[in-house]
Amino acid sequence: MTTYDYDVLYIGSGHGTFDGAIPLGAKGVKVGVIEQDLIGGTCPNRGCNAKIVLDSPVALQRHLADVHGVMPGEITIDWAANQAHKQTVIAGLPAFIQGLLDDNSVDVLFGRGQLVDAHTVLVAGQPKTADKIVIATGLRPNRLDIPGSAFAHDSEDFMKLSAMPKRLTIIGAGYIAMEFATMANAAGSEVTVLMRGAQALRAYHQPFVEQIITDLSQRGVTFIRETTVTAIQQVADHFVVVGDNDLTLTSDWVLDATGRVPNIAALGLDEVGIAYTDKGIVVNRYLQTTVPNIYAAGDVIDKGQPKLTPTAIFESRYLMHTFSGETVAPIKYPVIPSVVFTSPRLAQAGISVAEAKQHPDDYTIVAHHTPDDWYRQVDQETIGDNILIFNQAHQLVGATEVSPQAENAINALLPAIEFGFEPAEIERLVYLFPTIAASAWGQL
Ligand SMILES: Cc1cc2nc3c(=O)[nH]c(=O)nc-3n(C[C@H](O)[C@H](O)[C@H](O)COP(=O)(O)OP(=O)(O)OC[C@H]3O[C@@H](n4cnc5c(N)ncnc54)[C@H](O)[C@@H]3O)c2cc1C
Ligand SMILES: NC(=O)c1ccc[n+]([C@@H]2O[C@H](COP(=O)([O-])OP(=O)(O)OC[C@H]3O[C@@H](n4cnc5c(N)ncnc54)[C@H](O)[C@@H]3O)[C@@H](O)[C@H]2O)c1
Repeated sequence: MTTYDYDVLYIGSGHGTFDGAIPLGAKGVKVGVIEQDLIGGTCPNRGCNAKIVLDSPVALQRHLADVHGVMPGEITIDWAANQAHKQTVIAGLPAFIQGLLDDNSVDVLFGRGQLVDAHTVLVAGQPKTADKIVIATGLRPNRLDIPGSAFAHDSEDFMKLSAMPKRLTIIGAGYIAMEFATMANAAGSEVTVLMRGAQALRAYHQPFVEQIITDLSQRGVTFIRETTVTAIQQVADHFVVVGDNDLTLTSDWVLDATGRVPNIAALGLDEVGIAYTDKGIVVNRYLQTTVPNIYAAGDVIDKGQPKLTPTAIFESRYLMHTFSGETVAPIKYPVIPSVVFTSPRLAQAGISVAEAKQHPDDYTIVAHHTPDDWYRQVDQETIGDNILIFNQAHQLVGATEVSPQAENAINALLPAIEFGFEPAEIERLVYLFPTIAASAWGQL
């Protein structure tokens, strides 16, 4: 019988890996994790955790503005202090996650991993063998292929800024563009968002997206639609962003927020025979690649589900159950919610409004203007709308909301969507009162 160094060897140490690798190690499976950078990957170090700390005073500033009559006085954000606080919150996360791996007998191997054959990965010049290999190498920022693209920065650079640039240009209109425009505007930057198309955040209900754009515009952000950036030039101590329709925009800092692409270059995929597309690695319903003992998890997969941390965690834990023999079933994704951390937030879960409108016989669409609810008046919410989608049996199948508390309202509704609660079951679930969960549930 062939003996390998590991039963399971992961390439990458993000949520696509560690949420499953830690319990797998605890079950006595021999596990190795290869990482070329910080343990924990994007989310703790360069994504969600770092971002939400920086956003905290931004959301609070907006909240205080809403209750201005009650708490008068202008609130400004000290970005250097915000930045320093972010570092104190996230700096210990790699060591914390490594501690969990160590405690569960998972070996951490530092270096770049490269597949040599179906059972061998080269790391720091050393071949390491495994019965099963999991590719969980995530995404990296896209860089525009235009003259001067090297003058632009990515989201990681933005989250390290200790002072906000006076004039900030953001190229793109997705998650990163909208969240970072919100933060930079609140911290005093003059922000311009350059949109290639007519729509931002295309996966979301467009009337709600437009409410966010209108609100940001009223607060001083400039949105320029249907503009293609053709070059970035350095002129003295600033930059000029050049585009079609005679665009010449002077800027102190340029953020390229045009998406993220799979981290698969020079990984040995072609050599080993693993199929992939420009969206990531191709997998079957068991998360197996075209080489059956090599699996993939997290953002690096070409998939229909949103490329988010909850998806990566679910996949990682699914593989843990597979590798430990606890299941032989294909992956069955739950309802995966998503949220854009603008102020107000935009969140959604389940069937979209567009899909419901295409099947009017199957679904009932119910809209609420949330500031009409007394509970939302507590915080003097001004922007707030949601749409709930019910099937014929009056089970909730989808929900979307734009409001300062949209993420918590959608979170509260998730059990009804995921488990298809009947009206009698909805009645049995009672939330603490008065809370946002009770307010959201009361709409069902
Ligand atoms: C700015 C930003 C904000 C975000 N905010 C949110 C949010 O609010 N909510 C949310 O749900 N999601 C958010 N995300 C997305 C979230 O971070 C990802 O979905 C999640 O990190 C995916 O985990 P993963 O393990 O698949 O990949 P990653 O976390 O990217 O981990 C991949 C790891 O693989 C390593 N690696 C790559 N190639 C190799 C190699 N050849 N050898 C060794 N190691 C390698 C990398 O160094 C990295 O550590 C955000 C992302 C960004 C960029
Ligand atoms: N709140 C969250 O959950 C959150 C926050 C930030 C990032 N993320 C994740 O990070 C990833 C990346 O986010 P993102 O905002 O970079 O990507 P995105 O895909 O959300 O947005 C990319 C934007 O760039 C535009 N674009 C693409 N190519 C372009 C080009 N050549 N010229 C001009 N514009 C172009 C697109 O039209 C789109 O507006 C996503 O997977 C997202 O799930 C999630």
